[in-house]
Amino acid sequence: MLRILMVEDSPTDAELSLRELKRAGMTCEFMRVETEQDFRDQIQDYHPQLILSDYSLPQFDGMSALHIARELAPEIPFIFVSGTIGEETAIHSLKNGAADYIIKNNLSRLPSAVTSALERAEEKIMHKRMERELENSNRLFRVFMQNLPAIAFIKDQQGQYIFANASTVDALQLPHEQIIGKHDTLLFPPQLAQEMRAAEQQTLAQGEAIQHVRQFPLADDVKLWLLTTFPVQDMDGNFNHIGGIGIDITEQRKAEEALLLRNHAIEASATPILIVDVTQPAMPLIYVNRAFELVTGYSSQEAVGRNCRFLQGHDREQPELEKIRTAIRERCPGYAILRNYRKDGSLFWNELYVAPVPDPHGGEPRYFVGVQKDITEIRQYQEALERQANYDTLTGLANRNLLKERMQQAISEARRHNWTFSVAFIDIDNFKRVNDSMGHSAGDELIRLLGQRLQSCLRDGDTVARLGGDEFVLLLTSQSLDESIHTVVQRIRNTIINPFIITGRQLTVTCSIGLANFPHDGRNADTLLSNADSAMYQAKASGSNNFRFYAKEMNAELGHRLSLENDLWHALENQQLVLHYQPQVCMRNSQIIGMEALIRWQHPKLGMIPPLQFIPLSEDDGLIVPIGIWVMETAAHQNRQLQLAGYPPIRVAVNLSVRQLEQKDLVHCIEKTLQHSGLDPQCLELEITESMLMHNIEESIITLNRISDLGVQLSLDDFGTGYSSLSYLKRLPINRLKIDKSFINDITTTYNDAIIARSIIALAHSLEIQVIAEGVESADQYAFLLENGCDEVQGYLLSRPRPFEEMEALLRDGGRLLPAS
Ligand SMILES: Nc1nc2c(ncn2[C@@H]2O[C@@H]3COP(=O)(O)O[C@H]4[C@@H](O)[C@H](n5cnc6c(=O)[nH]c(N)nc65)O[C@@H]4COP(=O)(O)O[C@H]3[C@H]2O)c(=O)[nH]1
Repeated sequence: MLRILMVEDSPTDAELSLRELKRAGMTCEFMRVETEQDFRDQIQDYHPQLILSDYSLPQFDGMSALHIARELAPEIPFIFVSGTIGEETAIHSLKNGAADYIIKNNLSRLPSAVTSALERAEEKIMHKRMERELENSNRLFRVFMQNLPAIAFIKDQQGQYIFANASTVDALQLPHEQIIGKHDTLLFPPQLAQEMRAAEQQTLAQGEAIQHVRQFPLADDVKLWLLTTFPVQDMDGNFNHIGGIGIDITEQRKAEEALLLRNHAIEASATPILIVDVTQPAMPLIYVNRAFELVTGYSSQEAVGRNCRFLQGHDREQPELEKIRTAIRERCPGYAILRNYRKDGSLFWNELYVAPVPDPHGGEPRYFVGVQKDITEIRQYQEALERQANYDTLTGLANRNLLKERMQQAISEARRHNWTFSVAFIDIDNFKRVNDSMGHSAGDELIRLLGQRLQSCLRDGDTVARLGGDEFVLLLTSQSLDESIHTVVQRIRNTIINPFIITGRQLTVTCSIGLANFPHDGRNADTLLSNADSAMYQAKASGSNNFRFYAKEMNAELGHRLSLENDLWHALENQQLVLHYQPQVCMRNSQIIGMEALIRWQHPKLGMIPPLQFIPLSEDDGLIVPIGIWVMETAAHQNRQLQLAGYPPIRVAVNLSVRQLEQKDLVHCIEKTLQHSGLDPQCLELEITESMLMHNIEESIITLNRISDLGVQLSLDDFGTGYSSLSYLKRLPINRLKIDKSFINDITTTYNDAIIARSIIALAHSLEIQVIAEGVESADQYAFLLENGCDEVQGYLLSRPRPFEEMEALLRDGGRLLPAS
């Protein structure tokens, strides 16, 4: 229904107009007003869609109505329906916004005028709406663009900016007007401008958006922008403009690079690093770095997804693990030292630090980072240090430290249970000789093997310690009633005496053992050790391969021994050494045919000291070598002196020490002695003992042959007491065998000794070796030896060793010695 507001004073005219419209098929209604006020009111209240107005009214006029209508409702079509008003007025009214002008006489034109006015009004409204919409969208676009945090711009085909949003202005740090209408060449360095242009041309050519990252050097900074340039199609479908949107990715890129750097750093770190997701029930590893792979041998693929416990293997009962579990439970840092196992099963000590990774959103930490440190080497070093502090490196046995500790424990135990225990101090006899003759590595090997043997002699609770050099100590705490200390000592001696094979050579050694008992011989470790040491010295002094229990007087003896050792160094230069001679008599004619030179030490304070008290000392410290040379030279000179004095030539026998035998220049020394003295080599005899040869039999044989080649005689002393077989006897250039005093002692009372003495004589003779018996004290012994074909004899029965002058006196008296009957 078309609502019409009619400004008309004549109701009839109004009806006529309405009829005309209805006749044209329009459904309409109307409201008629005659005054301005009504007109104004009804425009507001009636909401007319069309205004038909008379030109002149009694209380109002059409032109005013037109003005009011334009003002209040410009969109409502306004048509004048009036009598004739003249052409000029009509044009004037149309100019002022009237849609048409109908003359009342010609109302038939009204419907078409109304239809056309309504259509135009409709068009106008539509147009207005479109304009508003466009304006709105323009406004929206601008607001949107101005508030866009990204830069946004539009350029024309030539690359001139036609739009730049606020972010672009900010980003370029230039006023808006300096951007609009400009090319990039005026805004950026040539290279960058060129790249931008190239990208834009590509965009236009391809007709699609492209993304590119550009670096923009600004006054105080360099920014990185991710640009999207896209072609903008105009209404005709042509790409005449280029749009661009850019976001500043400087910070993002920096963050990415920093993250990447951290990732690489973690990956490249030499320290194993791992990350665990502690919110999952299995707490799996979610990351391990390269160092982890290297240290554990597990690849990332093998490790990730598994709980760390695979690193403990079966070794799960580690108390330190609890520390890590607590740290994870309480979401706090933790530290533990764990035994971990590599993929190949080898152990490594892992010093593990764990710490929760703070949740970026402030929640419960989800991840734990673990930093491992392979401290196996440090651990091994510590263990090695501990071992070094407590164990002897060469033998792996306890050292003095650990021995003391064990002794302390043994003392406490013994006190508590009222027990006793023993300490055995063991020193290898003549160990220096092994070192000197075979070299230090052979000496070391001997010590090592000895250590093993000693260990094998003992029971579980006992300790073998090496104090250094060739000194061992046994702490014997596990003796029981069924085994006396004697048995243990015997076992040790038996074990040691078995030959060793060192560098392919057979070697036999003996040892001296000193024993001290707790609490009798000492109530603390130091005293016990020192007393066992004194006992050992005593055992050594009484000849090798011996053992002694500690006795109080030994300390005094030890002191004595030490001062003797000291004095001995001066004995030679102070001419305190002298030789005594003991005659050796031919049993066939009782004639003195030789004499044994026996050394004596005329100590200024202690008087005459027998050789057994100082020769072993001099052997220990090597002084025996110069002493031995002195003995040989003195004996040779004095013997030559006797011959020069006109006595029939006799032999002089000189004891050779094992150290001398091993002296490289021994043969040369003998030659020199013979040369200096002028003594016939046949008149010099060197006495060696069986045991001296045992260390190095092959070399000894070579040396003895060279001595024998000089014409010097050789005799084998102490025969029968050694451990070696007789088989090598044939190979030795020996002239004389000396039956040891120990056999002679009981030769007449003990059947065995008699048999041995007889066998020795028979054996020697079968090898064409002379036999001399030493230590003959009784006529019965003399008679036995005579009867059994012994060639020569020496002993107190005939003469004690005597000074040179007395020896000369014997010769002067005829040189015959008969056993006193
Ligand atoms: N009970 C008893 N003893 C008798 C009898 N006849 C001789 N003796 C002693 O027996 C020892 C014999 O010397 P040895 O077996 O070579 O034993 C010697 C020898 O091994 C060593 N010795 C002595 N002088 C030297 C020397 O110049 N150089 C070296 N290397 N050793 C020497 O000292 C050892 C002991 O020498 P000495 O005390 O002089 O003791 C000597 C001698 O005095 C006897 O009928 N009854």
